[in-house]
Amino acid sequence: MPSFVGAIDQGTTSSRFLVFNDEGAIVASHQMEFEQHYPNPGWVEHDPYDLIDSTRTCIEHAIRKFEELGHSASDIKGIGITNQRETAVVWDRNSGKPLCPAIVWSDGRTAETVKKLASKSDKGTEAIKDVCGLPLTTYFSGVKLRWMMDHNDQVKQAHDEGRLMFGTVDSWLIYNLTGGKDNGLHVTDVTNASRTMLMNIHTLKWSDEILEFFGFNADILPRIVSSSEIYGQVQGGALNGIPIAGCLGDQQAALVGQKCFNVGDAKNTYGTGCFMLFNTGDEAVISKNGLLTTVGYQFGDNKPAYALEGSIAVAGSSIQFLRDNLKIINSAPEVNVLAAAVKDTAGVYFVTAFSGLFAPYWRDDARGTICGITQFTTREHIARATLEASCYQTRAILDAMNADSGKPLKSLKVDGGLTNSDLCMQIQADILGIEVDRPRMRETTALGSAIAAGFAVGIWQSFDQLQNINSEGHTIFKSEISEEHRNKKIKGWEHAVERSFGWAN
Ligand SMILES: Nc1ncnc2c1ncn2[C@@H]1O[C@H](COP(=O)(O)OP(=O)(O)O)[C@@H](O)[C@H]1O
Ligand SMILES: O=P(O)(O)OC[C@H](O)CO
Repeated sequence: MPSFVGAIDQGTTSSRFLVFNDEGAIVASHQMEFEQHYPNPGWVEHDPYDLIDSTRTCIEHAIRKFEELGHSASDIKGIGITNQRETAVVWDRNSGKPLCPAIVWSDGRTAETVKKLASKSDKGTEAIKDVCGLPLTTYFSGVKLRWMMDHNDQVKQAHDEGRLMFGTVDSWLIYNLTGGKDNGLHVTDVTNASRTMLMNIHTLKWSDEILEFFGFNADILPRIVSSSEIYGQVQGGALNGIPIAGCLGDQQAALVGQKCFNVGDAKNTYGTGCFMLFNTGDEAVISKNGLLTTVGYQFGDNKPAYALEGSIAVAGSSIQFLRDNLKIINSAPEVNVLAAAVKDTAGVYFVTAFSGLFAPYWRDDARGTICGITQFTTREHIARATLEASCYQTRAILDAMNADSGKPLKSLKVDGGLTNSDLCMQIQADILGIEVDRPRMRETTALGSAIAAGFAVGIWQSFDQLQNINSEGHTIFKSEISEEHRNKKIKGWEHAVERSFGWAN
């Protein structure tokens, strides 16, 4: 009897449900996009109901396809959850209903909140970094929750009356899938908790000191659990009764899905944003070069693996910007046709800092900037400069990572939607000067959460058993430009980045 494991992947722009067999191959899947809300410049919101409803729809459709293949939903031994991280959701304990839209991780509205919090300490934005591993920026959930409390009376009142439930997207999904207001679980896994700023990165417990710093009561918080254990069972729908047995933030899930289990292993995932994680083992390394310290994964009672992370806010979303805002392409893959029509950008750089720049720059006052335009410039050059933007930012992060770790990477494992672009991956290898290694099966985020669930329900017992999973058919991209040419291009990028600073007011 083959064993199957399911994976919910609730990303920034789409939700998915996939069923994997015990060899890590996809047997059935369904994906759907949901609406993004941009109510003000720099703001990004999701309707919390869209997150759970699109997830449920994907489950129903994928299970139907699975059953059409002659299987039964009960052949699925467990499901894992992976999710867009940091996005903050608040709901009412009595009604189970959201109290306001979810503030999405890339939303930059909290710049003033950051300033206010930073002024409480003479360490400024580094105020609580030693405890939680993260600098104070607009990115993390704790700052978003503080903004909600300061700007929404309903949220503040619910907090003060003990009715407020706070969570990242994993918590919101698990709560609803396990019964919602009728005894739904209020939990979060340790990787998601490490993105809130509220957890002590060393003890893996909520920090009283930080809760006091932010002014939050502890009763609003979910219980922290490991990334791989049975949390509870799905109530209702096609997966009724099936254990939820794995949970990881999407970037940590990709680290697991790419089998980066050894110190020094790294991966870079190009989705809506782009995130490089470097496994540092059981040591929580605090970066000196603008990287974040995060929990990579923790399986059951085992020691956690930590990671250094370089986060880029805008990657695939810049392609959507060309499609939806500038309307110079009709679909994402078309960007490659345009970009391939020119041999270079003719000196154009596009710093895609739509809501500031994340690692390693951390400038919330930066805004999108296109430099070097001449009368010669065409939409083909802009398309190519858009692809290059993610690649230059990845280069800046790789340099920071090499400096922090002292062990320069020789090859970078990649995945995510934008890695479907061969051209983008070739440009990436050119700009990095090291090999870029792309697997054939690129749903590594979902695979990572399936692996976590599979361990908890006994499908796999050791990392060695995963060796053959997704190991065939990799494409290796190698640099085709000289070191001199590369350095010249990078200098131009750095010049353009400086020009993007100071536009937000
Ligand atoms: N062939 C392609 N060429 C370029 N970009 C692509 C291609 N296919 C998908 N993308 C980009 O990948 C992104 C989606 O990646 P995905 O990993 O699904 O993201 P997320 O998990 O954040 O929702 C989209 O922003 C889209 O622009
Ligand atoms: O939606 P993605 O795949 O770009 O991932 C979003 C990240 O989790 C944000 O930190």
